[in-house]
Amino acid sequence: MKTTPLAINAAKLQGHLQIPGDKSISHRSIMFGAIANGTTTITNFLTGDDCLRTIACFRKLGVVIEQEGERAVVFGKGFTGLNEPSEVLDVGNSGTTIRLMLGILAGRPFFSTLIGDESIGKRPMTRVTKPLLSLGANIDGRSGGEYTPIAVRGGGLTGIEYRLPVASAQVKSAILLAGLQADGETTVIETSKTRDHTERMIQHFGGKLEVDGLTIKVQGGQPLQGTNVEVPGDISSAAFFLVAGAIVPNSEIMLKNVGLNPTRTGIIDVMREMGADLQVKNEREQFEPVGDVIIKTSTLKGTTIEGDMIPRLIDEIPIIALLATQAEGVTIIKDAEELKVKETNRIDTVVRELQKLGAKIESTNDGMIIYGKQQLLGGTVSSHGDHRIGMMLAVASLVCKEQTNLENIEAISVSYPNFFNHLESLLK
Ligand SMILES: O=C(O)C1=C[C@@H](OP(=O)(O)O)[C@@H](O)[C@H](O)C1
Ligand SMILES: C=C(OP(=O)(O)O)C(=O)O
Repeated sequence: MKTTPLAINAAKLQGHLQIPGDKSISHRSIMFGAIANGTTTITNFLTGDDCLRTIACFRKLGVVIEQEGERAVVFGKGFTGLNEPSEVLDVGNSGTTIRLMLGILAGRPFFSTLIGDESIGKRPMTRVTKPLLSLGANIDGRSGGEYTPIAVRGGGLTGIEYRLPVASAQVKSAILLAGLQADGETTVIETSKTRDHTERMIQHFGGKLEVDGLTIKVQGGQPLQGTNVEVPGDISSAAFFLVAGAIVPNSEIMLKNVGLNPTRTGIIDVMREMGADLQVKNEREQFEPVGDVIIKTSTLKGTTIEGDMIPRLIDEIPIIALLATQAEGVTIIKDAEELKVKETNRIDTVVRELQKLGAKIESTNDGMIIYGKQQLLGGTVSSHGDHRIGMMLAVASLVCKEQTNLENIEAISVSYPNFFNHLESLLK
């Protein structure tokens, strides 16, 4: 297996970064642009592989999309403008693409099939296909609809009331996207508040919805109107540099244009709780709340992360685990079983790869326990094809005593194609 040597023992990180567009919002801006009537212009679009897959899938459904770098223009013709694809829709590595598209395709009266890569082939889909079947769609897939390939013949939907069995924005979004095409009202009740980008998008595109605590109601048959979307920077990408700045000595980094939607800012709350020297400046609205975040080298202490906090930082847990190795005392992460069904089983891969670097960390049924503060040594580690594990290990190497080599570095392009350029620009 080919490995790539990573930077070691960084003396300091200094400078500023313009954080690339949010992945969740980039996907949704293409999808809503496609199902709305009229033109949608998107700026600061994320050019990671996952979002490019979403564009490719909608082009196969007949939607005209122009994309050049971070600007994309979608020429939507409403839900009825989507056509039966003559080819299979391949979502690559992207869980968000397949789960949200299933919600859209569930309402379309034509046949479509969806596949993805090896990792997608192991991720559970009945959490989405089951409620879509109760709305009235015909959907089937391998192992009783649990895995790809999945085939859909949609149309003829009627609204339902559905209590989510897991805290998942992807499941919530799939049901709302199907609900927009159903007869009558669709109600989704969440277990914990998850990212609300879909709810905000529906309203931004001129649709109506009611949110009351954990209950969301949407009426079917509403027309959506194309609009402009300026995508905020992705806090999940910024997270790698927030942690790098906190753990590398003599560091000060300004991360500009970071999305600060409260359903996503768990990492900021947890880092502050752990004692991080973190400031938020220049808060403003740019489609969603955004601001600039300044992080300096910090003296950190362990904490417990659990319950409703988990969905607010679910994708940041790998990098928070690294942060905890550099904090005094014990950090406990609980209620995070969902990590087992991401691009990899992120409980296992985080624990195994950080152990290879010399960390004291153990897995539990629903999370992990990390003992700090630990000098990391270095070694040969792997992303296991998981972008967030790859970036976490690249940040870990900055505080390792010896050389670290990373297998399968390519995975990082899924969500942060410029990651290494950005890192190099801070290494002075
Ligand atoms: O809706 C979204 O854009 C996402 C929701 C989360 O997944 P789940 O809904 O499976 O928790 C998250 O992990 C993923 O990176 C993006
Ligand atoms: C889980 C992730 O994405 P997805 O579910 O879209 O593959 C992620 O980006 O960490």
